Amino acid sequence: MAQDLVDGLLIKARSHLPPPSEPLGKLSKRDRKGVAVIKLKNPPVNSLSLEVLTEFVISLEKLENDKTFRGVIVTSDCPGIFSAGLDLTEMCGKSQAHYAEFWRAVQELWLRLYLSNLVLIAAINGVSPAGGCLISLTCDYRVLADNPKYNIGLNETLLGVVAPSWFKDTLVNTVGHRTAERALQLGLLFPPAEALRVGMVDQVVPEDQVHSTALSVMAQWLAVPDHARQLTKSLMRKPTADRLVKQRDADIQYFLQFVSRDSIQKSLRMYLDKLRQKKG
Ligand SMILES: CCC/C=C/C(=O)SCCNC(=O)CCNC(=O)[C@H](O)C(C)(C)COP(=O)([O-])OP(=O)([O-])OC[C@H]1O[C@@H](n2cnc3c(N)ncnc32)[C@H](O)[C@@H]1OP(=O)([O-])[O-]
Repeated sequence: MAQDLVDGLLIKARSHLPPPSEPLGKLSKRDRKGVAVIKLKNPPVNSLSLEVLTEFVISLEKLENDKTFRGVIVTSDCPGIFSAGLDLTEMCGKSQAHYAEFWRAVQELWLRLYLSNLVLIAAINGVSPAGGCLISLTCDYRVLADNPKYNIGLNETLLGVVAPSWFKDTLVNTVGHRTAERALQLGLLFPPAEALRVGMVDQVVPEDQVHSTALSVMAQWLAVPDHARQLTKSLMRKPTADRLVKQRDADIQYFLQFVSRDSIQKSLRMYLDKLRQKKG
């Protein structure tokens, strides 16, 4: 699975242009230059396992260091699913050392994405709960496919767990305090029209236009001089990221204590069982 997580540097240096089958809209080649596409590919549901998180960080790092890339479109290769969020099996019945390693990887991906110098556009082509939603919230702009099944939100409370403070901060910075408070407490998953209304996404478009719209939006963001845009992004985001950076170890300890509780393990197991039974 994970060796194919990212569609190529693009990433295999094959091409950083979208596949020829995808509509390119009105974009010129120049508009598309320097844009990579990261396609999450961890079937069946693009859950964010330790391996996926690690691959994602490595891919981002490569793109950040390759000065030919200025922007990345983050999307999914799994039909109908952007990402099911953190891999619940990584948080169930494992050792303390494993939980610590997993949580550090979650932190690392968030920090990399949230502070990336690249323009990140989320082309959300499927359902996007919890950690899946978080990934899209770290992007600079979100385009969601108009399909009533494609809910998006931080639904952690419905699993009996709590979105950590930096998940909460990311949502507050996107939709504002009141909307975030209600959405987090109720674990709301918003269908596209609602997600647009509350500002969880920036645009909702027909499913076959998600990629071309993301490319058009990218062209607009890339028209701004990099240094000015990057410093402005940092001005907006660094105070939030610094709060985690200053207490990463404490945040891991808190997660360890939390996830090791019998009651939390029980909730996670019940939730996983419910997902499995749904199929039967
Ligand atoms: C505490 C810190 C904060 C937490 C943050 C998080 O992100 S918490 C995460 C919060 N995330 C959520 O609440 C989302 C939970 N997932 C869903 O709601 C649905 O799976 C779906 C709507 C994404 C796709 O529906 P669909 O009908 O297309 O697919 P399906 O439902 O039939 O599943 C297929 C297989 O995938 C399995 N599996 C699924 N998700 C996960 C996962 N996260 N992990 C691992 N495995 C997962 C599922 O068990 C099944 O396995 P089986 O039986 O083949 O061994």
